Amino acid sequence: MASRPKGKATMEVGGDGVAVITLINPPVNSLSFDVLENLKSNYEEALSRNDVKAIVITGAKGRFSGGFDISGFGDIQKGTRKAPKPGYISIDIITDLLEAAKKPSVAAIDGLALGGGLELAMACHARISTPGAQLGLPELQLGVIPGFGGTQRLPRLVGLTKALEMILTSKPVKAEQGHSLGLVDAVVPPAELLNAARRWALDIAERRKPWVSSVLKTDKLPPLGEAREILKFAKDQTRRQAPNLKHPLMCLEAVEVGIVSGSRAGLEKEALISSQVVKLDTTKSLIHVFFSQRGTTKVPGVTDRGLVPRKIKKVAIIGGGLMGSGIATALILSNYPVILKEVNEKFLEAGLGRVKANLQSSVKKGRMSQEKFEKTMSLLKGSLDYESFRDVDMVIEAVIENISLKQKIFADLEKYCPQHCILASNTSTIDLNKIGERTKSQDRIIGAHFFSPAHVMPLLEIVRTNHTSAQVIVDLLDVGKKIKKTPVVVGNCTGFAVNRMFFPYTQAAMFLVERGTDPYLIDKAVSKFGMPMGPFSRLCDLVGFGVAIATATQFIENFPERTNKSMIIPLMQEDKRAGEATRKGFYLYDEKRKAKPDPELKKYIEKARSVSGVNLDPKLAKLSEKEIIEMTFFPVVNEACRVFAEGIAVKAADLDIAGIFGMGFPPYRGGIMFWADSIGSKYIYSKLDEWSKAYGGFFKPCDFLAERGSKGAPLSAPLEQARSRL
Ligand SMILES: C[C@H](O)CC(=O)SCCNC(=O)CCNC(=O)[C@H](O)C(C)(C)COP(=O)(O)OP(=O)(O)OC[C@H]1O[C@@H](n2cnc3c(N)ncnc32)[C@H](O)[C@@H]1OP(=O)(O)O
Repeated sequence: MASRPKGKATMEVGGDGVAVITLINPPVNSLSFDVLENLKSNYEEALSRNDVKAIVITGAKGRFSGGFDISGFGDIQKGTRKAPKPGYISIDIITDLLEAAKKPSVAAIDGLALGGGLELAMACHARISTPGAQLGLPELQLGVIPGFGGTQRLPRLVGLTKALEMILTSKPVKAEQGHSLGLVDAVVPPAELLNAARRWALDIAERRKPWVSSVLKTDKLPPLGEAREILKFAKDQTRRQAPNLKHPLMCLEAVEVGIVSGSRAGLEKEALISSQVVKLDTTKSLIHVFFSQRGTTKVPGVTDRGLVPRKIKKVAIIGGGLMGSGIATALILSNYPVILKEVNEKFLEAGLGRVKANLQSSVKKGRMSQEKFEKTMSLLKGSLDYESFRDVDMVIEAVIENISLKQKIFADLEKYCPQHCILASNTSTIDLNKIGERTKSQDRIIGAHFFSPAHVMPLLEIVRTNHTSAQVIVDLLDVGKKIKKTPVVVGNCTGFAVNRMFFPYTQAAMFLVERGTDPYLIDKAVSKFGMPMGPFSRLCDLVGFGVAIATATQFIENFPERTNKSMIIPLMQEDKRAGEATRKGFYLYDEKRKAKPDPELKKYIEKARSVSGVNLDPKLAKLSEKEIIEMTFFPVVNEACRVFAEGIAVKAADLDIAGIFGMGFPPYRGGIMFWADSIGSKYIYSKLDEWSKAYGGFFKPCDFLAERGSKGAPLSAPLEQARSRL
């Protein structure tokens, strides 16, 4: 049976002689193979009809196009669809049929023209856009390259430097900027878009406006020598910034061929490279991340019940420390009025000051106007009591990790907040059932775990207990979306998903260092692997040893059989070395926060070794970078398997997203479970088993990993039985 077509393109010919082709594939009018085939046949018809003088291409429902249908790449990767011959779409359809046509075309752009959408528009002979439209080539973010002619047409329309900036950063430009760059020919209000485009198309046909084929333009290109310099600079920068990725350099190669040998050769090179990049592992990973990120808001039994998020008009935050002030910043930046409560004037002043400083830093960097700063700050009020909590819709508690203090706060909240108010805690480790023990409000208690700095880090871990109502989860998912976070809904346990998965990462690093591995080599290997900073050394220094010890205590209490008790941090703490804040931790820091290794560190490691009665292990002292990665990340995989098997996460892909957005796991490795499956469960199981026999329980593979590993089954496959705790 033939599968249902994915979207279509329709054509309507007006009395003015303009054929309007509309791309229809909700929600973003992505260019599926079906849409593209329809576009081709409509175009051929328009060219053959005598009553058609010119063509306008537009998108249905206020969105031009979000680009090529990304699931099409997945189909090609899985082999469920044969890839079209290189150049079939970009050269045969877009260049030779559309751009080289004897009738002119104009793109009428509303909403967005991204990726293949913008590339299609650039092949038209003019582009008219509405003011709110976003135009960009974000392909590199997905692991592919602009493959519908974008590597050739964008430099010819906006100049090489700007084109490279847009392609390499994946950032779109707004219509007005597009206009001043030469990407857009006119900006008109949405109600006038279609008529303006029709008129423009007729004007071209009747030679009142220029008939421009972007691919043939050369006036914006720099002289060859200069172009080579610009490209060399871009390549060097790319190699430095993305050493583990091949596709950005391949993309630059396509741009370069077009400049050196002409756009036809460039299009051919682009087509060839496009067919090659789809097969890269990094591309498979990045596409997995794209869909998994959007999948986190689909929670079975919660988001499929037709519940509508309630409007959150006012939020209160308890605690103006680093976390509380960061959360307040994130909320006011998205126009939520916020009350910040502290215990005394001094702390309140400090908390409000932190929010102010967060915003001022954006003003200083030119990312926020003074007017916007003042308007945003006016949404924030301070408070020393609960009186102003009587009309809040949500409270987020963000005080120190002390169970009895949190229990008291939640009991007070129940007295002062309205019945419907969501009672959230930003705890990173403590069991939410314990926090709400002294209340009768279990159904509205939820975890809203932000990551530091809360106004910057993209993840919001939403923790639900067995009692949290679906409505409250839907409400918090909505707030998460409004404050531009990626929310992941997880179940309740010590450390939840992110901290629980990544605790073994620092633990493994400590384990290795105590037995002789060079800590700086571990940091180097892990950074090369793609983490934003080395595991324990840089990470521990940044969060501070106080937090590291508090977190470790929670884990030691709850998972004693698999925690490695190292004395390195406590010994340093005794000597008032507590991380970056004290300018001494695993590294030494200068006044500009630049880190350098500290020869004195050896002293603490040796002392820790003797206090713990651990011996130097010659094998561990000589680990290769590959072995370091395996010994630090396989324990993370092991814990992720436990989290998955216990139903703390609904799907393995949620753990991938949690690790990427919460811990900075490299997205081009697809997330922890995706990466593990790319290595194979059998190998990971055999390694952990070997190490657990040699070094003890910390490495012992869990039952889930043992079961799947013994069969070589993928770790991310859904659980056979619905054992979800959620
Ligand atoms: C050959 C070419 O050069 C190659 C390409 O064109 S590759 C594609 C380039 N385009 C892109 O990278 C754009 C990707 N999309 C986006 O950035 C955002 O979706 C957007 C800015 C278009 C819209 O954002 P937003 O309104 O927040 O909606 P968002 O939740 O992201 O997407 C809505 C739905 O559209 C889907 N979608 C968005 N763009 C898509 C695309 N290009 N292909 C397939 N599906 C897409 C999403 O998966 C989501 O599906 P779901 O509802 O089933 O989860």
